[in-house]
Amino acid sequence: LTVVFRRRYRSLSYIRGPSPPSWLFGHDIAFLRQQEVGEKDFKWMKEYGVTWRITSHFGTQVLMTADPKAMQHVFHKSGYNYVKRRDHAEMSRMFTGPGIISAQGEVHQRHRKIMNPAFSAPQLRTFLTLFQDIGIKMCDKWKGEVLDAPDKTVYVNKWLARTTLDIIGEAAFAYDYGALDQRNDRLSKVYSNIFVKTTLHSSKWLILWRSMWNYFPDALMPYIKYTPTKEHRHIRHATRIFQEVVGQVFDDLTGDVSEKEGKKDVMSILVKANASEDPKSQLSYTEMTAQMQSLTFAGHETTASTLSWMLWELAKHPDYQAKMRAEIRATRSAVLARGDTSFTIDDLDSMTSVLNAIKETLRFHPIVFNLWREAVNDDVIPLSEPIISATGETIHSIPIRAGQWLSMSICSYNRLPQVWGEDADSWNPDRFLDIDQTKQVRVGVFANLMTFSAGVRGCIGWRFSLIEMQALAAELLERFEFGLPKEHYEIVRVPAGLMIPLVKDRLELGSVMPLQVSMAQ
Ligand code: HEM
Repeated sequence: LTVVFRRRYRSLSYIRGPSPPSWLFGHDIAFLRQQEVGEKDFKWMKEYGVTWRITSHFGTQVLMTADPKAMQHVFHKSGYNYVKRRDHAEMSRMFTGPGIISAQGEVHQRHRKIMNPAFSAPQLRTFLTLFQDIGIKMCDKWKGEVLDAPDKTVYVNKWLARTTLDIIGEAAFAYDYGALDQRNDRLSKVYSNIFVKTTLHSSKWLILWRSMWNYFPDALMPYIKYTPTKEHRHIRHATRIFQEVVGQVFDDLTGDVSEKEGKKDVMSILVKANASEDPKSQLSYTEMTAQMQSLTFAGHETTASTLSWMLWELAKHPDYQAKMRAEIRATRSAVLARGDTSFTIDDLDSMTSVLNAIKETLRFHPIVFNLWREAVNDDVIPLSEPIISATGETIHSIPIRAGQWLSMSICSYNRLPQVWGEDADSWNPDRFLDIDQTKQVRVGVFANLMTFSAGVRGCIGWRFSLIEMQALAAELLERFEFGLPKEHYEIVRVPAGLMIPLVKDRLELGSVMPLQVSMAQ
């Protein structure tokens, strides 16, 4: 009944869109199993305009859009009116526990209020030295490998994931995961292929089962994690290892709150912020440990993947790579000339070609490529790009009923020629030299991109990640040159929860980004 009511009450039939291949699965299978991220979105956008209708399981209609004003409305202007779809929030809960990523509405607001102070700009600037030290440690490891075997093929994403795991461990809880030293490597191992093992190529029945969580009563939800599939077994295994590894760390952290004075890691600040809250709003022990899991989960593979996509692009664009290296070396000379050894934040910000390569990679390869939302209350969504209805009328805004599902196509917004220029389908960092962002509809938290999402649920770690990427890129490109390996690997951008790199027809390698790495001249 819920399903029939959901369909009838919220008909979007007047909006054009592709016909679903089946009533039972709608476009869910086609969408989740597309060969490459964006394959469906870009095709549909070309056919129907910037906003269109798709169908989910049981014939449920979904509004899909890449429209800048619609993005701005849903993410920036509507507070908590558009919440995460329940099955998506529940998947997050399985990976990260009852922390900030899975919380909804007022509970989320409570989490965010306590976590925000730890992510302020001045606080994050203090992590720069840590990012640089761990980045240099990774470079030293590579040097050992590359000196012995020039033009060595390196799975750069694996190394970057170890580096960012060590960084998040130290920055978030002053804890050494030992990932770069491949010591106590259980956690980095369990995380290393987690998206391949839990989300990639799920059977259509598992996809349908997960969709059905949207209709289950609350009382059943704690049990869905026991779903007897290899995917869910792996999630349970990863969670168990995580809890073993960090349980003790958290108990140490929560000792005497006065001891937290002067401590700069995220959790110490959080513990202090929590202790000073009204007891009714405080986060519980389980919620606090879930924040550790959330930060580890959201805060390492994301940054590592983005850097891997950037190095891949630089391997294909050697001239741009050389331009970045020259800029980094010129800045290093200036740093040494003034008597310093390391880059400051201002030095990093002054390296425009490095910054633009990061922006362009976030635009072109958004690892979170799509966000699903459900409307809490009736609303009207404005459009900046009007669309033509199924009966030929021009539509400037779309009425939304409570319970309506939306699929916000981040990857399509990031490719709109109206926003990014006619060459939006190519990787060209120099576009950021010319773009007049005052003429764009303001969305996102950084560079008018939707890659970190926006508004009350925008990425809390975007600034952390940006400084981390700037610092690591500078250390890496100063020392190493990146090229495509001699052996041909066809890299595909596969949707597996996050967008991950796979070598076509070589699934046995897991998620890898093979690049030829040599010492830079
Ligand atoms: C390139 C790197 C990153 C990208 C592209 C990225 C992207 C995103 C996106 C799109 C969301 C919203 C997800 C949703 O609404 O379902 C998000 C949320 C989040 N991110 Fe990031 N992220 C990155 C790095 C980081 C880092 C380094 C941290 C931690 C240090 C972090 C912590 C979080 C947390 C805790 C949330 C949940 C926020 C909330 O719901 O209030 N992220 N991120």
